[in-house]
Amino acid sequence: MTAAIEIRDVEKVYSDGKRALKGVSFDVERGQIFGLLGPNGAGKSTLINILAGLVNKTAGSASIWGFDIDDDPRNAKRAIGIVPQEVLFDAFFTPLEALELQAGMYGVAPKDRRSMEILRALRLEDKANAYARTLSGGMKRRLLIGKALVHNPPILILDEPTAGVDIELRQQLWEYVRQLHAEGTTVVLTTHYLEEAEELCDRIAIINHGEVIANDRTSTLLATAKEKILIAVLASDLDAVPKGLPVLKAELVGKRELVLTYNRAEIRAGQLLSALSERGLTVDDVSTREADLEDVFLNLTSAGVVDA
Ligand SMILES: Nc1ncnc2c1ncn2[C@@H]1O[C@H](COP(=O)(O)OP(=O)(O)OP(=O)(O)O)[C@@H](O)[C@H]1O
Repeated sequence: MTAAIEIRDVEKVYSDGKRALKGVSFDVERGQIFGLLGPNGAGKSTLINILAGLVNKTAGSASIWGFDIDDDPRNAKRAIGIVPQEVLFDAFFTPLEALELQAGMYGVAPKDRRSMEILRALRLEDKANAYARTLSGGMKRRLLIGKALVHNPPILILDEPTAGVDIELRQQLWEYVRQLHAEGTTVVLTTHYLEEAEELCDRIAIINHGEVIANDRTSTLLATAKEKILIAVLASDLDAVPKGLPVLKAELVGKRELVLTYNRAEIRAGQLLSALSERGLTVDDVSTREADLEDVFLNLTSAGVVDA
């Protein structure tokens, strides 16, 4: 079985000479929730717009659900639903009309349309006949997802699905993405929120300056982080961070909390506690934290691994 999306050596040079993609290759397997991460301007939107048929690539190839985007653009397009970043609607259509129109644009026969079913799944059935301009920001975002689903695509691509969205709505959108995934939809999302990627994605590709600099299972990426953090609450006040601890970084929070970042390949938490005790410090409480995706991301994108 072919991958859901195959991207091979894709390059994009814009007309002003900007090289936005410099030979990008990766696969998204069927049934995954795949995260496409990268700093601003890394090339994520360019790549998604190429898949959507909105931007022409300069070189390379891509296929969606086995359909080459150049040889069979019609079928390739029908295999994806794209939820754009911006919330743009015609304010005079109701959600039901908006979905019906979109279905018409995809050539979905009236008997095969499931607009009300989609509105129900997105908890918008009460608003089916309200003007779009009367919807809240969160409802508009959900309607955008609905519009991407009218032709029942096997792949859903969400471009920054929760940018500028409050925590409650973010949780609701995540829940819905999980539900779609559980029902068999392959999901690709771009995000700035590393927490979002860590929470949702099985696999993550990181793009920086138009190149893929990491592409791995989320758990594997997290395991590459060398750093670990130990937080020690001391029994008495300190005025300054003790000198000479075998750590990468030491911070004093207030007078009693020492936050120590260390290389877990070189030292263990027990050795750090001994080092504190040797300096006459009594530890009342201790906890450790694994590095998170943010640490991995910063290491990869800022440590000169790749530059412009
Ligand atoms: N139409 C265009 N003409 C020229 N350069 C462009 C055009 N669109 C994007 N770029 C440039 O290409 C690079 C990649 O942009 P792109 O929008 O793909 O990045 P991104 O990773 O999606 O960023 P963001 O997260 O900010 O949307 C940037 O340097 C951008 O300025």
